[in-house]
Amino acid sequence: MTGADAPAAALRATGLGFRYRARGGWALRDCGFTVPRGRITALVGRNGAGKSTLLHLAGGLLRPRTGEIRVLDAVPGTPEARARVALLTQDKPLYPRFTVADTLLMGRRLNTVWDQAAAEAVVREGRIGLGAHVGELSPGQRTRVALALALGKRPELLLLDEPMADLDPVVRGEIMAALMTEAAERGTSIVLSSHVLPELEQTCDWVLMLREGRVEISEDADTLREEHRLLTGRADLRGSLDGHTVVTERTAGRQLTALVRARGPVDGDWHVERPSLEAVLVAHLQAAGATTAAEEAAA
Ligand SMILES: Nc1ncnc2c1ncn2[C@@H]1O[C@H](COP(=O)(O)OP(=O)(O)OP(=O)(O)O)[C@@H](O)[C@H]1O
Repeated sequence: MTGADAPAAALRATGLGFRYRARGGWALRDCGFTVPRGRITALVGRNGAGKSTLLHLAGGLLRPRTGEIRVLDAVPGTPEARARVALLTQDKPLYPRFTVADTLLMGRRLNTVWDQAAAEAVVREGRIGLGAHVGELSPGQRTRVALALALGKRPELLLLDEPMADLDPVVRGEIMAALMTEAAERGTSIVLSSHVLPELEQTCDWVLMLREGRVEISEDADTLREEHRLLTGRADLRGSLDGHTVVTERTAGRQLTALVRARGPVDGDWHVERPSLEAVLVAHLQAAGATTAAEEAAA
């Protein structure tokens, strides 16, 4: 399907590559994926996998070296994309001398669409006064103000680069709930990079996993859950796993435990469990690390 027939995508990339210096290594390499609209996407990957780079490309702060990326079918950084997409980066650039009210006024002036009530609600829920100076806020409070700026835009696509890193657990829960409400009520597409997998399990319905700058997984979260099995059985049953994808396996004495992506029914006398999404993601992240170590040893 192409053109008008294509289902609307929140994020789409083909042959996307980026490196920070002309002769440096590739932070992203030959990435192709489609994230449908209306999803809450977990963007996961080990440190240095390329998550921030991808979000910066999607937000129009960087330009691809190869291939292309589209946000809501628009070129990142163009006026059309800027009006419809909000990006919250880790450094959250805010003016420390501005009050919170000044900051929201700036949001109102810079954006063609602006919902003051929505922005103020995010700030108020954090018990932050509109007269407080941004420079005097804690990092977590500043995150909330930055999120208020992003949500005040009423974006159709919200890109969040590890937004929760400096928030306490109660506030993390509140912010996640606010994001879920935003997505449910307005159909906002959200792409959220994070290392906190249990949080993602409860909120995300699409998974985009990067591994050393390449796309490892771009899939529906329920499909991932349903197709993986945690198998425990005798080690000599290992041969029955041929034809399935063994993501991780561990042998202790005569017992084998394997997390498998099953292609159809698995033969053999296995004890079978359905793993959580978190367990599936951890296994894939572990597998990525194990392969890297093996490749380094072979080099
Ligand atoms: N400003 C930069 N200059 C040069 N290289 C960079 C720069 N920022 C990132 N990189 C490199 O690009 C690669 C991808 O980094 P990126 O920050 O996108 O990964 P990440 O998945 O967000 O990592 P983390 O989970 O640690 O935040 C890494 O190899 C990193 O060293």
